[in-house]
Amino acid sequence: MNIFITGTAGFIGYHLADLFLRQGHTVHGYDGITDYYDIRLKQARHQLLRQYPQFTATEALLEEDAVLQAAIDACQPQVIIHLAAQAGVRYSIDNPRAYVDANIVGTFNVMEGARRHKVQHLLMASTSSVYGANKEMPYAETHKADTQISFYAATKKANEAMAHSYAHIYGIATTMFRFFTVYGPWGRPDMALFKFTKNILEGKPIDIYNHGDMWRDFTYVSDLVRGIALLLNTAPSAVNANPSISNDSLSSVAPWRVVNIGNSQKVRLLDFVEAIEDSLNKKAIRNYMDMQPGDVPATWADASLLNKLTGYKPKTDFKHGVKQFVEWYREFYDC
Ligand SMILES: Nc1nc2c(ncn2[C@@H]2O[C@H](COP(=O)(O)OP(=O)(O)O[C@H]3O[C@H](CO)[C@@H](O)[C@H](O)[C@@H]3O)[C@@H](O)[C@H]2O)c(=O)[nH]1
Repeated sequence: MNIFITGTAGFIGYHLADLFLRQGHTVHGYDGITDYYDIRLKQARHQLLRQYPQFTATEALLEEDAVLQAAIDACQPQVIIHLAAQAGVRYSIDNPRAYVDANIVGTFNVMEGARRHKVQHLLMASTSSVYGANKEMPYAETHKADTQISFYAATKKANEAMAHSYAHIYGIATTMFRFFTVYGPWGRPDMALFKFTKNILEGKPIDIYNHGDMWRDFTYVSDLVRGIALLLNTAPSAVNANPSISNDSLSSVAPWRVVNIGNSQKVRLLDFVEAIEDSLNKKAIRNYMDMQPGDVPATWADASLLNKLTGYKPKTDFKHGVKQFVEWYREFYDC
């Protein structure tokens, strides 16, 4: 299958492209290699993917519509998976425009490419952050998600709505994923695991928000991409083909659904920090801080819809996943 993936130099896109290439698919990657974090990491990921003969890439921004459309035309994809985005909850507080450019304009451009090519399935990343101020846990796709508390989350919720309208008007089968704090080898430097590992190794303090009273459904990246690969073959149709799934988020008027991909396990931030310390065999200097604006105190996925649709359940224990990350980090940075 010809698969067009945006964000292949990014953390999740790299792992997903690698999985599809190993499965024998042809992948065209599209990535703007933005300097939101160290571009050497992004270049290194793309370099690894380039070792596969069935991988080609275009390095340009989503906002460069003519370049994007030409890349999609050349690929002739049956499927488009849109993962490129301006990510990060905290950065959106001071840089909201970056989110409008990449996540709103950029996503619109990708949707236009999907429309022109009448792709069989369009799959796009949203985030567990759209659950915002929701209190009811675990978060289920059928819960209302109307109270985003960061602009980042608001742009992702907007993407879900944009995609729903395109699915309805143009009949594009669309799956939106809500990811839950994805971590693992090749992870993002703006995320807690990366920052904590780096600082502990360098003997610098780590900032622990809300005095550590934070909970996250940490999802191991290999589990996540496995879930995506299975959903690839589970395109929603306008008619509910499987009404026995009681908690399906399938739209009543469009071939569109949203699916949580999470580990379904709530982990306390302090236990996560301890797992990093154990893997490094070194204690952290802890700087306890107040709650940060835009941050949610907890996330926890009800991932039963993913399981009903694909038979799959993410299962990697965070202690094992953290160890894998630490091993990768020490090798990559030679420390
Ligand atoms: N980044 C960061 N996080 C910290 C720090 N100190 C504590 N944390 C806490 O560590 C936890 C994990 O933070 P992140 O790894 O940054 O992940 P996140 O806030 O859950 O957001 C990630 O997951 C979302 C999906 O659930 C993504 O949408 C988002 O882009 C990001 O990848 C959160 O409770 C966060 O408040 C710090 O110095 N930096």
